[in-house]
Amino acid sequence: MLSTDKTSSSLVRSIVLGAAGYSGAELAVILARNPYFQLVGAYASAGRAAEPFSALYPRYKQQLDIMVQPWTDELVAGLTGKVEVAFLALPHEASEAVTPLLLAQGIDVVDLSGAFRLKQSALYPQYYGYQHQHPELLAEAVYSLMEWQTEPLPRLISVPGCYPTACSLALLPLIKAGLVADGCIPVINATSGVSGAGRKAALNTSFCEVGLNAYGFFKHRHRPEIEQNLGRKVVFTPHLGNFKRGILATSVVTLKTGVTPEQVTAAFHQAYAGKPLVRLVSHSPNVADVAGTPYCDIHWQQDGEQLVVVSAIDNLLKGAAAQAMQAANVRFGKPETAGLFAGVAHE
Ligand SMILES: NC(=O)C1=CN([C@@H]2O[C@H](COP(=O)(O)OP(=O)(O)OC[C@H]3O[C@@H](n4cnc5c(N)ncnc54)[C@H](OP(=O)(O)O)[C@@H]3O)[C@@H](O)[C@H]2O)C=CC1
Ligand SMILES: CC(=O)N[C@@H](CCC(=O)OP(=O)(O)O)C(=O)O
Repeated sequence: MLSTDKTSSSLVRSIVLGAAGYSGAELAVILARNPYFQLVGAYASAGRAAEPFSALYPRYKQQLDIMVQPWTDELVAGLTGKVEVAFLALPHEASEAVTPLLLAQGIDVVDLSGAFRLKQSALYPQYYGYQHQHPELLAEAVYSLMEWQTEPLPRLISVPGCYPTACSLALLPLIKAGLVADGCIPVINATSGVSGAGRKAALNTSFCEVGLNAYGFFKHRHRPEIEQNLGRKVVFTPHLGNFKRGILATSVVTLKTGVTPEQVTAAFHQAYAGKPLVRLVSHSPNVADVAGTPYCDIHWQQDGEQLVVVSAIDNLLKGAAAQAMQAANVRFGKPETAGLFAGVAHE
């Protein structure tokens, strides 16, 4: 059931910035569904007139009619004491700019952008095209790949990128178990649906233009993020496919000599025992099976020292909004998967 009109005083009062966009809209729906959180505000850019969420996403008519308001930084002061957490589904630089303002007012931040994902500020000009203005916050932020998260979550949570989520979940069990050959550079090819590019109109992501193509060779901003997660160099090549939602990542590694299929199986099962959002599947994963769900499906095939791992997620859910909710649930001591099942903002 969706509601912004919940009354218990123990609810975590939340706002979404970027609620008109694809990942922010998913979050608004998830928060309205989450019995432990209350969506008290939804915002889009300053240039947009206020309008109901259900005018932007008509499937939510009579279900989620919260007004999406234009955001200006002057609003922050009025939120003090009324909002505990802000979810930011904004362009990277916009997230980076508003985060210190929110933190200063005692509002926690769960950021879906890449603004706080990399630990080295020096990588931002090269991979994001701008100089980071708040490098001190990079040390403060905790990167919330939740299945591998061990430290307590602080006031600033940086939600992993969509491609890095898919391939890091696929490869970390093998790397952490010490099964990958020294010197192996994993090769990762991953295809995203068009919603990965956001809701704004652009020629190269308009429906009639998209077929299937690779892009971002060697220089995509997710490359250093994946390398940070895995602790090794990778060759990462993203692709854009003509479907709406989902990412399929195919990751190829060379195993150490003598690694058996039983060791590989044990590594995956040990890594994801008790992790409700990772499904180890015996079939080749399909984006159609995870679209609209918070799951990551993982499958692998071994031929001697060669291992291919295929993983599939919904880029807007496990790759963005659902992972953000998962992290916030844990941060605020709520059940990890609260709010994550049933219904999406845009199919
Ligand atoms: N799409 C995806 O698969 C994923 C996206 N992300 C990240 O989430 C963030 C949002 O992505 P996505 O949902 O795709 O983007 P969209 O383009 O669909 O939405 C962006 C939202 O941000 C708002 N906005 C833009 N600039 C500002 C600003 N300066 N101040 C306030 N609001 C602003 C827009 O408002 P308006 O509508 O008025 O323009 C819109 O509501 C990005 O950082 C992206 O990297 C993370 C993982 C996956
Ligand atoms: C298809 C497409 O364009 N995908 C985006 C990645 C999705 C996204 O918004 O990136 P984050 O996960 O870092 O937030 C891209 O390649 O830039």
